[in-house]
Amino acid sequence: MTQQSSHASTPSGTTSLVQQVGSLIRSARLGRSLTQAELAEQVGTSQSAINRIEHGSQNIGVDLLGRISDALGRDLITLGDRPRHTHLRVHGGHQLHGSIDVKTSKNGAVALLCASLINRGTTRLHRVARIVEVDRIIDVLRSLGASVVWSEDGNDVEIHVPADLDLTHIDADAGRRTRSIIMFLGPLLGDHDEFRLPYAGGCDLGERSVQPHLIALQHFGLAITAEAGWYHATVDPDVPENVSIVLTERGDTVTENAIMAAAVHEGVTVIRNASPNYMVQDLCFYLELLGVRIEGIGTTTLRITGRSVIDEDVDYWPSEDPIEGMSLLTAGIVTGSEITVRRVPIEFMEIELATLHEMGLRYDVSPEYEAHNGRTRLVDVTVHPSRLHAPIDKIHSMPFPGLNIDNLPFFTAIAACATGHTLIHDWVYEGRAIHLTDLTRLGADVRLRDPHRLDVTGPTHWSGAEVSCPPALRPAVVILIAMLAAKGESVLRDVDIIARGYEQLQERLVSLGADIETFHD
Ligand SMILES: CC(=O)N[C@H]1[C@@H](OP(=O)(O)OP(=O)(O)OC[C@H]2O[C@@H](n3ccc(=O)[nH]c3=O)[C@H](O)[C@@H]2O)O[C@H](CO)[C@@H](O)[C@@H]1O
Ligand SMILES: C=C(OP(=O)(O)O)C(=O)O
Repeated sequence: MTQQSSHASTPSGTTSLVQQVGSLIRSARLGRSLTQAELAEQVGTSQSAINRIEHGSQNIGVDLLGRISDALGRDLITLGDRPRHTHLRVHGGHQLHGSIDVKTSKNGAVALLCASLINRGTTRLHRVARIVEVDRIIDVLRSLGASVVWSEDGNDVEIHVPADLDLTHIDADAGRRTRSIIMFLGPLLGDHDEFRLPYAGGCDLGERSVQPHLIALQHFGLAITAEAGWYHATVDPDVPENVSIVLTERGDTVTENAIMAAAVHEGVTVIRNASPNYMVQDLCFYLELLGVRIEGIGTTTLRITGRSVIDEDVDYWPSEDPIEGMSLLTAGIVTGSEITVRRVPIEFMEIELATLHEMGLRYDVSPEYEAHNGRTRLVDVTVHPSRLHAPIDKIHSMPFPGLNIDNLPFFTAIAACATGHTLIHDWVYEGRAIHLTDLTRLGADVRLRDPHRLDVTGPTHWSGAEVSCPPALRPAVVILIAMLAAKGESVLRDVDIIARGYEQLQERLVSLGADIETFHD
């Protein structure tokens, strides 16, 4: 961020630069679990100055901003076009130990933040993951005029959406960096005849169509033209009371978009071939609190009775992330460790665990308990050091209730630890499997048969190496986890992408005994 002089509040009431810098500092500080007093001490100022800066009521000099950046290990300021690069140094080849809690999910959080747009009352989301993807959606919400405020402890976020959203100043830069921006379509079409959204972005995973979204939302009068990086949307308000949609793809975000459009449609919408996946369920539980009636949650047919005006003050606890659960379990498995991963949403991990069982993994599962949302079933999973062997059949993903596509990449590292040959089939993404061939740099025998299939032969004698972080979230984390198994020193370069979907992953792996250190150029 480049420094300019600025005032704490702008005439339009939107967030000023000083406030934005303040909230950036605050989230980075909370992300590092520092108190204001501790940060103040490190940078040589007073706690009250940090407090004023974080609340946007004090201008901040470039020197102090630089010191705060260093103390927080975050690039709050970059000069010219030379951003500071962050890398990880890993000393691997030893076991992990202890227990770790799974945090709430990226994919649930982004859907819920988008859905909060339909509520004129106050939405409070508790224990939201502090990740870059969430920040991006919050930036977009704020640019529309919504008030989005983190609680003092940095865990909860309170959203209040004004009656008149200003869509003309949408933060296109933040929007283009996330695919989830597409989920603004469903909430916005209830209230607006015409608007534009920046093209959806995200990880480098190959082609990802938005066509299913446009087809599904046509039922609610939406028509889209795409031009020069923007979707131009017009909405025909003449929508029949009863809407019936058959999705051509059982995608997660397309289902969520259709659900959100249905939630603000006064009438009954039936959605067939809906995804019943974890983030969709999270969204439905929240919408129920808003008074939207949803029958069939957890199945592929949803019947939704919407409300054109929603004005409720609600508290919702997003559920735990099965993908983070799989990531942490993988760290234990590939290092041959005994660790306990707590708060695993078992409904969304059953096939993964059954597959691991088939590969010889020994693990224990605790009795089930309820998540804070009162709906999701959680368990604690303890993995034990095991002699793994390749499964007889290929490992592939399927829409829920199949093995989750975002969990599939972790099986590449696990298969590399297993004796024998495993075929990993990612039919979903054109470009994700290729990133996993970087595991060969650490000694694994991983070959790309075609863009969708990997042949993995194990066991691997992992050895440390330097690898550039792939531009895709899950493969990046798979490489990092494999480095924990690799004897000697490894370096993973340019790791910013990991913070898109994981909160303090390095620090949390260190709490399990991993030897990982962050450094900058
Ligand atoms: C914010 C969010 O929630 N992101 C998740 C969501 O993205 P999202 O729902 O946006 O996923 P996409 O719609 O891009 O689907 C992923 C790919 O699968 C293909 N496809 C999907 C369903 C289907 O029945 N047939 C089919 O071919 C799509 O064409 C696309 O190429 O779902 C993906 C697939 O579970 C996950 O990887 C993402 O983490
Ligand atoms: C592909 C992913 O997410 P997104 O849809 O946000 O790109 C992911 O979480 O691995």
